[in-house]
Amino acid sequence: NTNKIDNSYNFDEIIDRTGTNAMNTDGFRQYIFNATSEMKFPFKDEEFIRMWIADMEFATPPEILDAVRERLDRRIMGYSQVFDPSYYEAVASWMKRYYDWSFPKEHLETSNGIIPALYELVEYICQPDEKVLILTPSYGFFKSAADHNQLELVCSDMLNEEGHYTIDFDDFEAKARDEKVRVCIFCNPHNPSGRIWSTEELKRVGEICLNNELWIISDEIHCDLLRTGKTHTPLAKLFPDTDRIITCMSPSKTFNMAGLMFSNVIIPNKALREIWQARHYGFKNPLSIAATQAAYEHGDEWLRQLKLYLDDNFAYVDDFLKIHLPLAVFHIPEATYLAWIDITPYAPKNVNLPLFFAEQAGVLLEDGGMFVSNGEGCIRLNLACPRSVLKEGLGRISRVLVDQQTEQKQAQEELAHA
Ligand SMILES: Cc1ncc(COP(=O)(O)O)c(C/N=C2\CONC2=O)c1O
Repeated sequence: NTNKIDNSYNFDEIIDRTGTNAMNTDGFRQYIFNATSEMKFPFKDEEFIRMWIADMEFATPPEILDAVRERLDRRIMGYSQVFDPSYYEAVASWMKRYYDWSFPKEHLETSNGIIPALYELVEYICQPDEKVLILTPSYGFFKSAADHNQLELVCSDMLNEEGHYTIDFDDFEAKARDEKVRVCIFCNPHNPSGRIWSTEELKRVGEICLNNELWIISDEIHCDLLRTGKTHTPLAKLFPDTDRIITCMSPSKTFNMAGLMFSNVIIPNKALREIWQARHYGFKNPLSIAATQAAYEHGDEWLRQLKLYLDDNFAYVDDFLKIHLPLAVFHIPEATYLAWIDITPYAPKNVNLPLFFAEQAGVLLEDGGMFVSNGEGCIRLNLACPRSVLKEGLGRISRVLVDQQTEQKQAQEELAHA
C-alpha cells in the first residue's frame, strides 16, 4: 500500500492510528489536561477530531518506509551510529538544494530529537545562574529547556498587530543586554505564529545576540514546511564568521516521522562540540538513520505535493472563517502546518479552551495558554490532516462558538428584561 494514486500521493486517506501507541490518539488526556486515562468526555476517543499535537495524519512517504524495510531486511538491529559518509552527503545535498547553505561535515552531530538537544545544549552552554531568552508566544518545550536545567527563563513578547506577529526589538535587545542571559532559543520559522523571519529580522536577531555575547540555538525544525513559493534562510547562513549559532533541523516534522526520534544538530564551535561528543549518548536507532537519510535523498516529490495540499487546507480555513467566524483574526501562515487563530470575540470567558472544545465539540486542540505567554484568546489547529477531517473539525468549532455566542446574547437579553 504505497498510498500513491497514479503518481500522486493520497493525502485524503483516513489512516487508523489506534493501537499504535500514538500520543495523538492516546496521550492527550495527560498532555493537554494533565489528567489520567480515566478522564471522561461526552465523546468516544475515536470520535474526536484531533488537531492538537504537531504530527500528521498522512502516511509517512513510501520511499522512507521502503528504506526502513530495506534496513529491516539486513535482519540485525545492533548498536548503531552514523558512520556511513553518505548520510552527511544526503543532508548536505538537501541543505544546498533548498537553502543554498553548506557546513563542514565535522560540525554535524545527531540527536534523538530536537527537544533533547535543546535540553543538552542549554545545559552545556549555561552556568547555573544564567538565563535563557525566548520570544513569546513560544513552543512550550523552549520553557522546559530552561526549567529542566533550573535556569531562569526570560520572555520577550512579540508584537501582534491584528494577527501579524513581529519581534519587539527594543524589548528583545534590552533583555539580551542582561549579562546573565547566555543563550537565545530562536524559532525559525516560528511556532505557533508561522512567521518566516525576513533577512532583516534575522540579521537584527543575530546582531543583537552576538553583540551581547549570547549563544543562539536556531530551532529550524519547521523550515521545510513552507507555503508553496516561500523560502527559508538558515540563521547561521547570514553569520558565516561566528561559531556561536547552533542549528537544529530534522525531517521528522517534514515527513511525519517524529516517532523515529532523529534530528541534526549543527555545532560550529569546537569546544561546545567536544562537550556534546563527550556527554551526548551517541548510539542511534538504525531504522531512524535509514529513514532520515531516505527522507533527504527521496523526499522531494512527496514534500512538493504535501505543500500543495496544505496550501489548499489553509485556503479552506481562511474562507471558512471569513464566512462562519468573521470576527476571528487569522492569516495564512508563511510556514508550518499550524493555524493560529484569535477567537477572542467568540470565546467563552474564563474557561479552559482546550477543555471547552473537547467537551462541547469533540475537538482536541491547543490554545495560547500552552505557548508560555502572550497567546491569550488564541487557538492552534493542526491542519496536517485530510480535508474531510479539517471540514468536520472546523464545523464543530464554529457551531459551538456560535451557539455559545447565541446563548450569551439570550442570557444578556433576559438579564436586561429581568
Ligand atoms: C519549534 C519546535 N522544536 C522542536 C519540536 C520537537 O522536536 P523533536 O523533539 O520532536 O525532534 C517541535 C515540535 N512541535 C510540536 C510537537 O507537538 N506540538 C508541537 O507544536 C517544534 O515545534
